[in-house]
Amino acid sequence: MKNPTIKIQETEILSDNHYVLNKVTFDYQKNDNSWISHKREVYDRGNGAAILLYNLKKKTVVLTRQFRLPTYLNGNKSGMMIEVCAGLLDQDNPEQCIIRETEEETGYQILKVKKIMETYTSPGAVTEILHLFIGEYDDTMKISEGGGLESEQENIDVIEMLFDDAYQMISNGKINDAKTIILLQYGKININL
Ligand SMILES: Nc1nc2c(ncn2[C@@H]2O[C@H](COP(=O)(O)OP(=O)(O)O[C@H]3O[C@H](CO)[C@@H](O)[C@H](O)[C@@H]3O)[C@@H](O)[C@H]2O)c(=O)[nH]1
Ligand SMILES: [Mg+2]
Repeated sequence: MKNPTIKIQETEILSDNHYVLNKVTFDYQKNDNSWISHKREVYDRGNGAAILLYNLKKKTVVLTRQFRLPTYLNGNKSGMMIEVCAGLLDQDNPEQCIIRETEEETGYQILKVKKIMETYTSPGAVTEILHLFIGEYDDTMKISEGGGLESEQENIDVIEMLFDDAYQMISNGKINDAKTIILLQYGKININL
């Protein structure tokens, strides 16, 4: 059921060039039953999916490295980010999305994935729900270089490394992407890597 203490009054599109930035005016009923009006900017770029790709025998994971402009504009000197494979949902469901993204970005054709949780990535500002998966890969599943879609000018490096080395990179700050940290910590707790 919708929350009866919230009334959306107006949604104004501030920008809809690639994704959508809205300004939303809403009434909010406080604990003393009085109503107040709020305005909030909300960025809607759809939902996403991300996956920890791991190999139990080799005790490795497959990660990606790519330039991320927003981080470059906010303190990341090179702008390069090491992340788990991830992508935005197009028309497909989260499971189909992450299987497709895994092949496009890493070159591994995986068949089976396991959903472990959903998370809002930045609930004060962004609508996005991120669906988090884990999945096993091995060398026989590597069918292409990966690297992302030429048509979208993606330029992604594929990195295979020991799980322990990746985990260490959380402590030394070389991995500082939230979804990647969550999935590596999930791996540490739940998978024998
Ligand atoms: N032209 C244009 N292209 C854009 C714009 N913003 C993003 N793109 C392109 O849209 C594509 C999105 O690639 P995906 O692999 O589908 O998404 P992602 O960026 O990897 O998304 C993942 O990481 C995000 C950041 O952590 C997550 O927010 C997201 O849920 C997902 O996990 C990329 O080619 C990117 O360059 C834009 O403003 N203009
Ligand atoms: Mg991606």
